[in-house]
Amino acid sequence: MQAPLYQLEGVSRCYGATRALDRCSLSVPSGRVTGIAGPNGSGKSTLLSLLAFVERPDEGRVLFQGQEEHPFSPAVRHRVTLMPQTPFLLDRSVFDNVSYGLAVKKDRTDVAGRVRRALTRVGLDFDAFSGRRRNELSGGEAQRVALAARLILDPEVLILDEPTASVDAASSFLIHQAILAFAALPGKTVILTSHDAAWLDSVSDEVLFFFRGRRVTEKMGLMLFGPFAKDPASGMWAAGTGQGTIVVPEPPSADAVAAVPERCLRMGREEGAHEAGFDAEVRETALQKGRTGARVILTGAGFPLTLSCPANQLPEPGRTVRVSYPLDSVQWL
Ligand SMILES: Nc1ncnc2c1ncn2[C@@H]1O[C@H](COP(=O)(O)OP(=O)(O)OP(=O)(O)O)[C@@H](O)[C@H]1O
Repeated sequence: MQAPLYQLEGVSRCYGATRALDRCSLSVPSGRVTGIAGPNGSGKSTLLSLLAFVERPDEGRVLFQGQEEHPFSPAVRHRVTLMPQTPFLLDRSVFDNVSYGLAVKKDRTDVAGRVRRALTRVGLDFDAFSGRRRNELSGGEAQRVALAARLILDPEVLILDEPTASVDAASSFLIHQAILAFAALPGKTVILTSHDAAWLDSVSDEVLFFFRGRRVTEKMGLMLFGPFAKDPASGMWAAGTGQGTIVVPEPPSADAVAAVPERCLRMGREEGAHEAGFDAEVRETALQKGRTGARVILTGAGFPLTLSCPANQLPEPGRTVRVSYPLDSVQWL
C-alpha cells in the first residue's frame, strides 16, 4: 500500500483558550480527493491551514511524504496551494489576478495561454472576463477566478476551504467539474471542506468528519444539539425544535451532543423493539462519487440528517418517510 501523503500525529492548535484542533491524528492519501466535514467551529479551516503549512501546530507533528515540514519549508513551497474561505482578489484585472502567482515566481512562459486555459477550466471565457475588474464579477465568478489563480500554479496538492460557499448552483457545478478534472490528472491530491454534504460526497473519494477539534471516525448521519428534555409521561429524553422530537438515552452532561451513525439510520419502516423513530421529509438525493449507493438528505423534527441507500431505491424529494434507529446506537460527543 502507498504511504500516505500527510500524517498528523497528535496535532493540536490553540487560539487562546480555544482548542481548535485537539490531539488530532490522521492520514491523507495521495492522488485522491479527501473531504473534511463538520459543523461550524469544528476545526476544519484550522486543519486546512496546517495541511497547507500556513500555520504551525502547538503540539504534535505534520508529516508530508514522511518528513516533518513547516511553513516556508522548501519541500512544500510551490507544491501545496490553499484557497481560503474568502479568497482575496486584487483590485486589478482578472488576467492580473489569475497570473499573479506566476509573476511572483517570475515565470513568464506563455502567460496569456496559461491564463486562458485556467479560466476555461473554471468555465470563464477569456475574452469576456480577462479584462474585468474585481467589482465587475458576481460572487460565483470571483470564486472561480480565485480557483483559476490556484489551478494555473499546477500544485501537487490543492486545498480548498469552502469553495462553493455563497455561490449559485451553476458556479457550484462548474467548480465541481474543475476540481474533478484537476484531481484526475496524475499525482494530484485535493483536500477540501464544504457544508453541503451532498456536494462534498459527490466530489470526494473519502470524507473525514470533525467535531470539536477531533476526528470522529464514524460517519454520523444525525447530530442533535441540546437542550434535551425529559418527557414526564414516558420518562424518555428527547431533543426538540418545536417541529417534533427525537428520542435519545439520558444525556451525560448539559452540553453533550447526540450523534447517530449513518449506518444505524433506517428509512421506510416502523421501529422495532429498542428502537426509536420519527417522521422526516426527503429534501434532496444525490449519487455518491464512484459508489453504487446514493445519499438521501432529510429533515426530521427540524434537524437535518443524511443516510445512504441503494441508488435504485431513492425516495422522491418532498415525500415523508419514517426514520428509525436503535436507541443504543446513539453516541455522545
Ligand atoms: N484566528 C483565530 N483566533 C481565535 N480563535 C480562532 C481563530 N481561528 C479559529 N478560531 C476558533 O477555533 C475554532 C475552530 O475554528 P475553525 O475556523 O477551524 O472551524 P471550522 O470548522 O472551519 O468552522 P466553520 O465551518 O465555521 O468555517 C472555533 O472555535 C474558532 O472560533
